[in-house]
Amino acid sequence: MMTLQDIDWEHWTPVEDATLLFVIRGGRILLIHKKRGFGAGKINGPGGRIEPGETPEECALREVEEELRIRPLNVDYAGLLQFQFVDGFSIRGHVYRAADFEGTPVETDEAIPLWCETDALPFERMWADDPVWFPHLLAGRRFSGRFIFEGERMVEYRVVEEEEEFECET
Ligand SMILES: Nc1[nH]c(=O)nc2c1ncn2[C@H]1C[C@H](O)[C@@H](COP(=O)(O)OP(=O)(O)OP(=O)(O)O)O1
Repeated sequence: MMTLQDIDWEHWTPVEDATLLFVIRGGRILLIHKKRGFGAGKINGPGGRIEPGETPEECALREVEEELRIRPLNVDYAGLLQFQFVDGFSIRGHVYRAADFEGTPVETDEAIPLWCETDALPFERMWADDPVWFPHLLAGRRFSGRFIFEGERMVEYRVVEEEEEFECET
């Protein structure tokens, strides 16, 4: 069976590069019921694949616009997730947090908006890795995680908190 240690994570390049963006405001987090694509039927944050020529943050903003028709404000980088599936598929998730937004979330072809209390998240309907890194997300910390999946089953994981990047003035 594949383990985290079998992978050269520093040189690892994912088959797909994607984003997730979570609006967190007033003790609630804006999730979606994903109607189609990878992870359809699950509850997750809005997000999707990074397109050529786009930065991860641009993708995150575009996907939220497409899926919920809102514009996130006060966006900051939250973390990086690296998923290796035993069948050879792999995906990287660039995670962002937003403290505010403009507009009203609405249902689209891709998603149904779902506000959840941050202390009562529907983890049983979410990806198996989410309970592992959501505490960092909700606490405003930066994190990175590496995961081995076999289908929908999480086989192994490692999540660490990252130091904030400070700009040194010399
Ligand atoms: N294990 C996992 N845990 C998690 O919380 N989110 C995951 C995940 N694996 C994938 N995702 C998210 C990241 C990203 O937002 C989405 C996959 O993006 P995809 O681009 O494959 O989805 P779509 O088929 O909807 O793409 P687009 O057509 O580009 O919108 O699922």
